[in-house]
Amino acid sequence: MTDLDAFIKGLPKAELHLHIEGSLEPELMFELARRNGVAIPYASVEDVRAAYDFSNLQDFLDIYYAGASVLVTRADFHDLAMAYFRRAAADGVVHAEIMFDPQTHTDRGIAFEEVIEGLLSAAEEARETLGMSVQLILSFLRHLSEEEAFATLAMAEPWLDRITAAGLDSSEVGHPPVKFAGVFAAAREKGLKITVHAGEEGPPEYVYQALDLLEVDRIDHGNRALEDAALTQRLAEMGMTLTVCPLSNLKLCVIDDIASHPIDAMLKAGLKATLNADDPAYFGGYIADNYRAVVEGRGLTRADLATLARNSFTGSFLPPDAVARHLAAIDAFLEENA
Ligand SMILES: Nc1ncnc2[nH]cnc12
Ligand SMILES: [Zn+2]
Repeated sequence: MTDLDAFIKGLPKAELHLHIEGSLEPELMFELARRNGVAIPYASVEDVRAAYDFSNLQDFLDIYYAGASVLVTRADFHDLAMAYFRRAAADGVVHAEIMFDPQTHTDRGIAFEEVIEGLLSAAEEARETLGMSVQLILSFLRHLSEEEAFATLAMAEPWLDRITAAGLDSSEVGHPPVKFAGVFAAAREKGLKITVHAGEEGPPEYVYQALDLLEVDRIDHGNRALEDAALTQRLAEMGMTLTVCPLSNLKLCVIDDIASHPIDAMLKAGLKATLNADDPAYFGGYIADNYRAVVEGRGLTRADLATLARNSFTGSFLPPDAVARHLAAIDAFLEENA
């Protein structure tokens, strides 16, 4: 391992933008397909990887939803999540806030209970065996209706004390935050935090809507906010956390190459950016790969990486005492590695 790798992996960090369905590695996809007798349109693991050549978000989403069809039982969701937790722990993740898309499963006849119980039991195992804390973000699919999002929130009702936040993902353009103003107001009433994808492919206007109409606690991606100086300044002044995903941006052609990623522009503008993997099985890297990519592509320093790791805790939904504990662990790590 290089010095830089050891530094990145040793730096305590939280992952705030991770779709658990997007952590389904091809090997596990094949194993679950066999276990459940589900047909998949690939002959081999290499065949699957070759299909992961996307030119935009929708290209990816079509393959991502098809891949999720191998997830059937609560054991499948447990195994999927444990594989991610182990991999994330190896990258120095000590706290993970993972998104899941219930509608991807309930719309093909899988009970909500199977999904959530599998994820909750894995979260418990991660706590016990890896010392990692985990929170769940229930994400609504924005290409579906607000009525369907309300039905999903109703399904989740018995588990709301074990769900931290509500999220919004899937096809962004044409499905602005305003479409979901009612369901996010209801989610907030029920005590959930709110984090939505905005400004990944969608315009700055969608980020304004996320702030003004959904009153979000966090923005997922937010890249296109940089096109609007007043918006950038507002996000910086309010200390809004952005969950930025460099390798995702590259694979989905939000940027042309990693050397043109705006992560340093974000930090320079005073934005509270964090680094995350988004859908690591599809985008060719976990969180440490994203940290390394911005060092290699944009020349970020170790001090910048420490800032990004600090932001991951101050931008998390953890209580203040836990945040303070993690920040102290970063300080101790930096002291040991000065
Ligand atoms: N990057 C992304 N953007 C929107 N929806 C998603 N679902 C999974 N990954 C996503
Ligand atoms: Zn995402």
